[in-house]
Amino acid sequence: MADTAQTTPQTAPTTPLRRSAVRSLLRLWPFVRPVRTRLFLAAFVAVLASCIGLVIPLVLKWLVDGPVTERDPGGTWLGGGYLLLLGIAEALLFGVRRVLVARPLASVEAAMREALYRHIQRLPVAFHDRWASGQLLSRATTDLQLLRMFLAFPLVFLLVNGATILVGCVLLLAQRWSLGLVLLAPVLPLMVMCSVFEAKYAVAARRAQDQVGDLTTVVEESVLGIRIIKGFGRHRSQARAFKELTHRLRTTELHKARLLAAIWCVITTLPEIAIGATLVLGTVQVADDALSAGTLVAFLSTALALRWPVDSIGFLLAMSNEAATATDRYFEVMDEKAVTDEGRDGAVGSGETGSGQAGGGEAGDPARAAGGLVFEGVEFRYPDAAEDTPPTLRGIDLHIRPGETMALVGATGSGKTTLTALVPRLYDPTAGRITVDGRDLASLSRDEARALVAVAFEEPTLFSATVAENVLMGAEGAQEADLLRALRVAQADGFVGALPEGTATQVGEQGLSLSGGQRQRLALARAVVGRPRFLILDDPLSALDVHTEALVEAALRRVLATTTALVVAHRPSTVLLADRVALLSGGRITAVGTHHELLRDNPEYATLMSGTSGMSGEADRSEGESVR
Ligand SMILES: Nc1ncnc2c1ncn2[C@@H]1O[C@H](COP(=O)(O)OP(=O)(O)OP(=O)(O)O)[C@@H](O)[C@H]1O
Repeated sequence: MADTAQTTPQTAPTTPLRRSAVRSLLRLWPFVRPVRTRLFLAAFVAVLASCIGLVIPLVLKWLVDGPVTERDPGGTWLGGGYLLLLGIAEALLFGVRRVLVARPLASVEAAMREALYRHIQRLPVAFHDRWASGQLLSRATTDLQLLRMFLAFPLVFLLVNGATILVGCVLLLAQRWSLGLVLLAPVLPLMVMCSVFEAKYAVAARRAQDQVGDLTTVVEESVLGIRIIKGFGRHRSQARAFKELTHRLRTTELHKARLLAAIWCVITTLPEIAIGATLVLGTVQVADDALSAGTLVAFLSTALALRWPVDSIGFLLAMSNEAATATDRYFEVMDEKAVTDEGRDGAVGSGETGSGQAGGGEAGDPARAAGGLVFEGVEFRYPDAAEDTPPTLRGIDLHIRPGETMALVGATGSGKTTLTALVPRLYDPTAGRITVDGRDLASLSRDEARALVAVAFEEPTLFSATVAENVLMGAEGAQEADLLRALRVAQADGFVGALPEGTATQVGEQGLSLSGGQRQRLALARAVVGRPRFLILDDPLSALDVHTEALVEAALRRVLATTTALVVAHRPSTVLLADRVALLSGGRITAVGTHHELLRDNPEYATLMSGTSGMSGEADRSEGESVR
C-alpha cells in the first residue's frame, strides 16, 4: 500500500509525437463537418462586426475634417448618430455570432465524447492494462472542453482578427503610407517571437494536460480506495502524493503563465511604441500642414482599433496550442486499434451455439470430435511483458469434457486468472488454440464467444444501476423470470428481497453499499442468468462467510451440473465443487486428476491445499459430502 500510495501514476504510455498545431487541429474536421455552415456563418458575422469597427475611424475623419472644423452642430450630431449606430451594429453582430455557435459546438463536444466512450469500450483489455484510467477521464472531460472552447472562440477569432488586421493595414497604408510603414515595422519581430512562443508553449501545454490526467488518476484511486486508505491510515502519504502532483502541475502552469506574460508583454509593447512614434511623426506633419487633423485622428483610431486583434494573438495562440494538444491526446486513444467483432481468421461467426458438430476444425481432428472446452498447445504472453521473460502460459493442453467442472489450482501468480481470461476472449492466445464444443474460439465473433461463455471474476464489479440491471447485463434478452432464477441460484434472492426496492434498488457506485459477499453473489447471478454453456469462475466464493458460502455452493452445484465449467479455486471447499482438478505451475498444467488423486500423488498440490487456512477442517468436513 505504501508503494501505491507514494507512487505517482504513469502518464499516457505512448510517447507523444508532436505534429504541427494546424495538422493536429485539422483532424477535428470530421466532427466539425456537420456544423460547418453555422461555423462559417458565425465567422462571417464576426468578420463583418470587426470591419464595422474599422469604419468608425473613417466616420471620425469625416466628422473632424467636416462638421467639427466647419463648426456645424447639425453635422456633428449626425456624425455622433452614425457612430452610435455602428457601435450598436457591431455589438449585435457579435451577439449573433455567439448564438450561432453555442448549440452546434455543444453537439460537436457531445459527438466527440460519445465516439471516445464507444471506442474505449471496444478497446482490448491489453489497452486498459497499459492506460491509467485518469488519463482516459481527463481526455473525455477537460480536453474535450478545451476543444469546444477552441472552436467557439480562438478558431473564429484567429480568423476574424487576421482579417481585421489585414483590412486595417490596407486602410492605414491608404490613409498615409509613410506612417503606415512605421506602424507596421514591429510585424516581423512579432512573428518570429510568436513562433518561438508557440513551440515552447506547446511543450508546456502537453505536460500540463498529462499532469491533469495523472492528478485525475490519483483522485479516482483515492475515492475508490478510500476504505483501504483509511483502514491502513495512509491518508497522509496519499495526501503527500497528491500534493506532489499538484505542485508539479502548479509549476507547469506557472511556466505557461510566464511564457504567456512574456509574449503578452512583447505583443503590447512593440505596437505601443510604434503607435507613439506615428503619433509624434503625424503631429509634426499636421503642424507642417502636410496632413489633415482628421486623417491623423482616423489613422490613430484605426491603429487603436487594431490593438485588441493584435493584443489577443498571444492568448489565442496559447488556447490554440492547448486545443492542438487536446486533439493529439484525444486521437492517441481514438487511433488505438479496437477489437473487431470478427473471428481472428476474419470470418464473422456463424451464430450456431455449438453442439459439437459445428465447423472450426479439420476433419478427424480430435478436438473437433471432442466437445467441451479444449486447450491445445496454448501459449500466452502479455503484450507489455518484457522480451526476455518466458510466456505467462506455455504448452497448455487441457480438455474439459461437456458438462464437466474443472477446478484450476495453482500458486499465486501461476497464471490462473490469465488462463480463464482467454476463454471469453479478453485476450487471444499467442500460440495454440482453444475450442468450444469443437469450434475454434478464434473463428467465433467476440459476441458469439461471449454468448457461449459467462464469467464471474474474483473482484465482483457492480455498476451504478439497479440490482436487476446489474444482473441482466449477463445475458441479452434475459427476462424477469431468468433474473429471479439467477438470484435464487446465487442465493441472492433473500438479501435482494430485503433491499428497499427489491431488484429495482440502485446499488450505487461499485456496489459499495453492499457487503463483499452480497456483491459476489450478484456477480454470480450475472454469470448464470443467461444459462451459459461454459462458465468461468475466478475464485467466486472468496468473499463469502462460511454459512453463505455453503448456501452458494449448494446452488452452484445445481448450476454446474448443467454447464461446462472452469473454476479457479484457492480452497478445498471450492475444489470440491469440481469433478477434476488441473494444477497450474509456472504457466504449465503439470497434473490433472481428482482432488483426492492429486492430494495423494502430487506433493505440490498437497502443499498448496494444506497451506490454505482452514483447509484440513473444511476438506474433512467435505469428505462426507457428495462430490460429483
Ligand atoms: N496485464 C498484465 N501484463 C503483464 N503481466 C501480467 C498482467 N497481468 C498479470 N500479469 C502477470 O502474469 C502472471 C500471472 O498472473 P495471474 O493473475 O494470471 O496469476 P494468478 O495465478 O491468477 O494469481 P492469483 O492467484 O494471485 O490471482 C503474474 O506474474 C502477473 O504478474
